[in-house]
Amino acid sequence: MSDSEIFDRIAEEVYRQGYSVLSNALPVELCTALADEVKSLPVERFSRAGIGRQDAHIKTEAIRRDEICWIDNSTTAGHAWLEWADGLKRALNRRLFLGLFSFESHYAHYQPGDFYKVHLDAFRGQQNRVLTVVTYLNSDWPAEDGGELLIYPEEGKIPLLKVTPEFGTLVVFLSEEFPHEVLPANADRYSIAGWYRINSSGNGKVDPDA
Ligand SMILES: O=C(O)CCC(=O)C(=O)O
Ligand SMILES: [Fe+2]
Repeated sequence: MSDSEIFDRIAEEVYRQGYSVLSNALPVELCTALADEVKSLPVERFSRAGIGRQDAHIKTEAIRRDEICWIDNSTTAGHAWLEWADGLKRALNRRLFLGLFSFESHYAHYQPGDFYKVHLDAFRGQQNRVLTVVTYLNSDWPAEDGGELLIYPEEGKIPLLKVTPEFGTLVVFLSEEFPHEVLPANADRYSIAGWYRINSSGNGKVDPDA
């Protein structure tokens, strides 16, 4: 499938059900470049991820254990990824009128034993993160390595979906609507998590991306 066919399919599924999961969605060369980059970054580029501004370190540790590194345009792989994400944004805005404005994303590394307990990526009314995008950079991920992403309905304890963090798989969902979690990984698990935001300037604050 071409990028534009992939973008169309994601738009159609997000419109119909609020989420989309596609294997081999990311072009192989792009996914390979990102996988090479994330594995070659020096460890000091990664930092323990947080869960919102004022949360105590101890509480964060109980909720998530991954380490992250924000992606920017300064590397070839980062630039290519941001271009691809921009193409997806334009397609989604054209078809769904979501008004997506800016995009932020980071690499994440889950070491064996790391997890991310059930959470939402955005809270209603805050109008910040609208759409979550996750992609995986692990070639050959056997079932025994765990680390699956579980996506739950807005209310309810039975997952709608269980996603294996396999190379090239892309997951997109409405950030405010789907609680989700990452089960403990039994091997090094590399991914990218990103969020499209709407322009939240107004209410006296200047949006940094405006
Ligand atoms: O890596 C994943 O499968 C999901 C990560 C996630 O939920 C997040 O970073 O907010
Ligand atoms: Fe999340």
